[in-house]
Amino acid sequence: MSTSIEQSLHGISIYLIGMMGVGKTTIGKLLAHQLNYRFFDTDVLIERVTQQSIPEIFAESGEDNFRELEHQVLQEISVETKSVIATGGGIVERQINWSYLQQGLIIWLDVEVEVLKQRLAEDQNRPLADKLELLLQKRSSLYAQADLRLKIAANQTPEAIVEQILELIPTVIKSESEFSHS
Ligand SMILES: Nc1ncnc2c1ncn2[C@@H]1O[C@H](COP(=O)(O)OP(=O)(O)O)[C@@H](O)[C@H]1O
Ligand SMILES: O=C(O)C1=C[C@@H](OP(=O)(O)O)[C@@H](O)[C@H](O)C1
Ligand SMILES: [Mg+2]
Repeated sequence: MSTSIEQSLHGISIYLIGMMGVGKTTIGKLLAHQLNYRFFDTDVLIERVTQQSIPEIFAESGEDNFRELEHQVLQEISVETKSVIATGGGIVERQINWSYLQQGLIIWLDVEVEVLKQRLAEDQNRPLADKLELLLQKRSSLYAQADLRLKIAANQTPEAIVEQILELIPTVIKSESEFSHS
């Protein structure tokens, strides 16, 4: 179905960034399937490496340690091509991480904070979920460095969002020289 988009991507990976709860993990899986790409989630990779859940890592060794693990996992995954990578919402905070993100096409999924609050009201797995507004203030200018910003309506389904991404990808394909090579 997405053969021409696949071709125009030249195997370049796609990084989904944005606040917790916007749907990076949900949409990333569907998008990867449509593109015949592999799917990775930095949080899942961190949990696999540490054999701990994200809340356990935050509680036992703190956010700084989590950010270091996140950085290492991103560095390792950045060598992969033909992959969709759902990142954690805070990955943008470390400047060094941008040199890895920029090896792919970076898509910012953006949803109203009120929608995020509703989605995450009962969530026990996101240690920073009670600081959404503060985090958004701190991060919006960072998310804005993405190649593509997708404003998602409150009632837009994951499938519809994927369709929209597939339509927009050809408009933002970078030329070979624009990708950073580390
Ligand atoms: N478009 C959507 N509409 C409704 N609920 C969604 C949508 N996208 C994600 N969700 C739900 O919101 C929650 C957070 O989604 P998730 O994919 O884990 O986000 P992220 O990885 O960005 O934190 C999950 O319960 C998921 O089912
Ligand atoms: O925004 C953040 O700082 C975080 C987002 C989470 O991932 P999601 O964005 O997938 O929820 C996870 O990495 C951790 O709880 C911290
Ligand atoms: Mg996620």
